[in-house]
Amino acid sequence: MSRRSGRPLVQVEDLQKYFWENDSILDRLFGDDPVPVRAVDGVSFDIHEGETLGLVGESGCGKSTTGETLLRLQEPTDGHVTFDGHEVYDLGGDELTAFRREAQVVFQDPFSSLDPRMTIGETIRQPLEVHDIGTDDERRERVRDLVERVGLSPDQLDRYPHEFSGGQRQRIGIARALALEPEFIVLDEPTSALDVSVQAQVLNLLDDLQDEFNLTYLLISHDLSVIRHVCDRVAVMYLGEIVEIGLVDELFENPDHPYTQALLESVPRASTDERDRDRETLAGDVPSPRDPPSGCRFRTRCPMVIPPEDLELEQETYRELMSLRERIERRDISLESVGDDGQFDADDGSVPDEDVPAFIAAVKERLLDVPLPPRHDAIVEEALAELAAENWEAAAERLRTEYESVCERESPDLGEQAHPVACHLHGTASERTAEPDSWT
Ligand SMILES: Nc1ncnc2c1ncn2[C@@H]1O[C@H](COP(=O)(O)OP(=O)(O)OP(=O)(O)O)[C@@H](O)[C@H]1O
Repeated sequence: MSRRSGRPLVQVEDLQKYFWENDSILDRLFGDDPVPVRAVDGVSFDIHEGETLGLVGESGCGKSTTGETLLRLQEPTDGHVTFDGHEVYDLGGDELTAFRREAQVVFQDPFSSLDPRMTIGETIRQPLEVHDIGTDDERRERVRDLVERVGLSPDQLDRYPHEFSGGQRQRIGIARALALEPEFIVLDEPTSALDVSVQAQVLNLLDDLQDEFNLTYLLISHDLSVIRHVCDRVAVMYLGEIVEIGLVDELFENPDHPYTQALLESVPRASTDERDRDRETLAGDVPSPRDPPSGCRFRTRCPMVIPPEDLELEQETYRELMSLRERIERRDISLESVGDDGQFDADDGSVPDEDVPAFIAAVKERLLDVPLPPRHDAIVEEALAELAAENWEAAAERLRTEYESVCERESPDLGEQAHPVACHLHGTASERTAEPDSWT
């Protein structure tokens, strides 16, 4: 159900949040420059009054940091957030207090987010006290209303969190978030710590409360079924960036970005055959946000990475060549373990001349599943000959010269069309014509 009004309540523009960590002993010894963790690296989106925007992506891609930074629970590195037309990072005094009332958060873990020493009555009443709202009687009345509204009994107000189940605790967390009558709530994985049977009940409660109180939600989740069930629109995040935004049905039916497609295909499946296919769809780990790949950040895992023109290679073959090159660039091949045990173990670390052909054959056997056309086979053999001599950079350079992709040279923009997608397969942002009624 779409509940969007025309009014953007929250506008996020080029938001950046870096964490600076340079505390290892080695860093200090060598005086290395600090390398930031680029948790959120220039994200822009709007959240419209009354809607639920989903924020989805693998663990570590920056979802929680986005939510916390836009609520100003973390200070941003750069960028802007406006709430109801006011610049959130400029707020002070009464305006900041008002923002803290109007924008709330519900965290994932109802076990650690409630103070074990406070009764649930005290927990829900606390925000009213902090903001000095109402008389004692009014607060008591409001707490009773809230606890009933989330499906618990006022008889339970004197109990402590450990006396409740996970689902009940999350209801208490929701009641506390509602105490100050907010307009906007960030729901950070609100059901992922709960049993599946309880998840739907909590999601339905959130849905009912949204209608009743005209709430606007940012729902953070790695669970696509939760997103599909609850959201009006969804933003897909990868390694600190948003790669696609769209209406939920459109995005689930017609995902444009290869990452979104891979995420949708990697939803757990029942049969073993299909599980094997899933693993291939989203292979490899998310690269480090300290050193994200150049160009499109998904290109190191993208099954559709774009070959140079006129290369005349199958997509799958090109992907394999790119993966081989990336492993060489990361020095992620153990030369000794390429062949049979100890086969290429040489005193100086490089492979003896007489073993180079066998070494090349063994690397190809191990790392390339598809046969290469002769011209490409020759290029790969030249690169692997450099590798046998431990010339890692020369090996990588040989492959780079032949196989460099636009995906690594240029960073794709999200664009401003109705269903924005940051992928070179869909042209540059300016090539994609802006359509009216944009909801970005
Ligand atoms: N306080 C911090 N200091 C240093 N790095 C941090 C800090 N908080 C988060 N990070 C890093 O920032 C990146 C994004 O983390 P974040 O928790 O926002 O991701 P996420 O998508 O919400 O993942 P998850 O679902 O696992 O929480 C990760 O690499 C994380 O390790």
